[in-house]
Amino acid sequence: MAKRSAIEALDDLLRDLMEKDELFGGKVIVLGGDFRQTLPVVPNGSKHDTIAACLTNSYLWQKFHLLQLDENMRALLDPIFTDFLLRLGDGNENLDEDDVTLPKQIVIEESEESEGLHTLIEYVYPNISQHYTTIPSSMNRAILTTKNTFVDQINEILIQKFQGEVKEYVSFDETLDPNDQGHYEDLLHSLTPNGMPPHRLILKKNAPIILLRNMNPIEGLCNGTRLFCKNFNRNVIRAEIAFGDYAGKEVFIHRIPLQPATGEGYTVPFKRTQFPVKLCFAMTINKAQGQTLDIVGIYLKEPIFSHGQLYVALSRARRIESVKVEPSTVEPEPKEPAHGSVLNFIQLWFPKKFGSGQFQPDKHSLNPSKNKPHHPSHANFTLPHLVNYTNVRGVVIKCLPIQHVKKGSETTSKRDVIIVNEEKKLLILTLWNPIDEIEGNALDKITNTGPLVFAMRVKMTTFYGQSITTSPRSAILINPPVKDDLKLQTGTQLTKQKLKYSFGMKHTRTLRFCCHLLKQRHTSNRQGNYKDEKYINWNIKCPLCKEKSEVQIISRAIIEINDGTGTIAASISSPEIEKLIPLNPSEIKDVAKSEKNVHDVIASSVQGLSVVTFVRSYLTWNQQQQINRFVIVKLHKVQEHYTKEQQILIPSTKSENLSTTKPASPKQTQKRPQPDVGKTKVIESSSAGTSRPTKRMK
Ligand SMILES: Nc1ncnc2c1ncn2[C@@H]1O[C@H](COP(=O)(O)OP(=O)(O)OP(=O)(O)O)[C@@H](O)[C@H]1O
Repeated sequence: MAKRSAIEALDDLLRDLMEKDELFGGKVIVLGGDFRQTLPVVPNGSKHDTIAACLTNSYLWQKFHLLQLDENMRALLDPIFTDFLLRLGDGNENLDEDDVTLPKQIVIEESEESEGLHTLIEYVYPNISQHYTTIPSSMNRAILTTKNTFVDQINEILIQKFQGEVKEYVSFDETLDPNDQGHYEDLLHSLTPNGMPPHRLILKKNAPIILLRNMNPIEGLCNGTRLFCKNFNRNVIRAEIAFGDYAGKEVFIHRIPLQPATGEGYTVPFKRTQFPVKLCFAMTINKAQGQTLDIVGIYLKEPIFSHGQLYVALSRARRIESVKVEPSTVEPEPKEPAHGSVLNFIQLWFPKKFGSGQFQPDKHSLNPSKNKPHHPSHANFTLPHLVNYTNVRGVVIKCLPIQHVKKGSETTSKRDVIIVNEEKKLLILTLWNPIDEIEGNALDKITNTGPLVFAMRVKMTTFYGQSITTSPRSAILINPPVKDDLKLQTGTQLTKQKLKYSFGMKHTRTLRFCCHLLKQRHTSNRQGNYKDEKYINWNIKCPLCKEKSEVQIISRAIIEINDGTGTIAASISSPEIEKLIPLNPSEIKDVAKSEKNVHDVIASSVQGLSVVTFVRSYLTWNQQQQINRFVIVKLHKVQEHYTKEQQILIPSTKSENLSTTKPASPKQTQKRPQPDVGKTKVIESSSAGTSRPTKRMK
């Protein structure tokens, strides 16, 4: 599905070209789409990023005239299959929690993993080693799977089985910076970024290939066109378009320079000169979107991982007899703890035309009166299982010993590693078992060399400032051979002297100072329920070297969020809180010192605001009882829905005007529950890990 930004860019372009400030410059544009299918791909994006990239969230969406196509032409001859697909796409098919129960007839019976794949291959390409050398047009079939890795594995098996002489084309890979060529050439050969052909392209006559770039759309050569190889020359491949309007047409394909898409995460920029094709006995489900197949094999070595994948895969077929699924044998990852009903839904409101409701509009949602949103906000949703995964690079400066900790009734182990990231900030990276032992021990042994770590898919938390923790999905790369990281490493030769300046500390004696500072921050937080800011000691002292430092402060508050189905209290810290309240932590501190009451200002600025929040729940212990708490990790203010007299009064000159701030209007006070800002006086001390400039030691 196209990203909203692409359609918005088209709108801008047409307005400019037509010199008319009308929608699409006054041109009629017809868009087709199915929200049951996979959504736009946002590399490394969260669920929220994906939803935000959808056209339904564009300012253009309200201006479209919507028509609904309700007949499945592809599967017209199999109405039972059509109904099944609709139920599946709408999320109504035999849902056992998040699992879908598939009809028995399409599932390959339980077997060993390799046998299952073999059965699937036999179903889609029966007797491949004997057939298909002369009758390629009968091959409108494919194995669909979730990831490119599995696609490559299956293609490799099938090309070996396929009859004929092997033709190998080797690519020419070059770094964009010619000076790096010698260092990285071998590494580049081993990479096959998404949407790129492999370094070694192995083909056989009549083997099916797919085009990876738009070469000549007018002649039918588009990204996704499937072809059969006919003849191989040194610099050109003769091929025949396999399906569609141009089926049977002979074309010539030559080598072109290709670069990985931006956002692919390759830190050594390079280009590959190769034929823009790859084998397509198997392809990813996302690539298959838009294709119609006579025989479909679906290989789910791992469960599908994004909205619409199963629906897209199954709906490539014309009838149920033409599909077989090799189901996943991998146990799904443990789910996040339940968050309660208040967070347990995603709500997207399709403004005006659709009303609110489930993710994809159905027939009923066309009647707006039936589907009034719970909320007055135009896009008010919360994401239940959102975890803030991120990748972090840094240089290790200290590995602390392994600690054994109790998690509920079980004991596990963890190890804190202190790293310096690219912004020269100290971060605690907590490695949980088994990473603490395997990668942790490896790091511990080489700490004095300042090793680089690339912590992938780790969770960022805002407790105690900024810290990072591994999850079962995480991976830790030690000294990865990539260019930027080497730069980072040499740039951060962490002598004690340099470190001292990196963190704005004048008299750091040992690295231990930093560690203790971090511990101090923890301590401050634990003692953090200050009743009165006046008594906060704004200086902290290193227990080792006795140096004093003025702390950097972070605001932290508990606010109540009501999404129409319930209310939760969640904590929020800097910098997110500063999107809500008109005072930064220093200003709060100044006001607190001057004995003015800041709470009215804070209360009037947060109450009744419509926000989109990302709330993470965590389990903690309180008086020997395990309790569930919530923390706001990301917050966006959305359009406020107040009448003029209800609007928030924010003093123009912040601290001076505080006492003149009007209290909330009586109407507001009556109707909206007062948020729990009475507990907002936690002002936490910290010296690292936040975005504000660190105050230097006196
Ligand atoms: N009016 C029609 N009459 C007969 N067959 C049709 C008609 N419209 C489409 N088809 C057939 O249905 C199949 C799917 O069509 P098409 O690829 O245009 O749909 P689509 O909406 O793009 O599907 P998807 O998004 O699921 O890939 C094709 O095989 C096409 O030939």
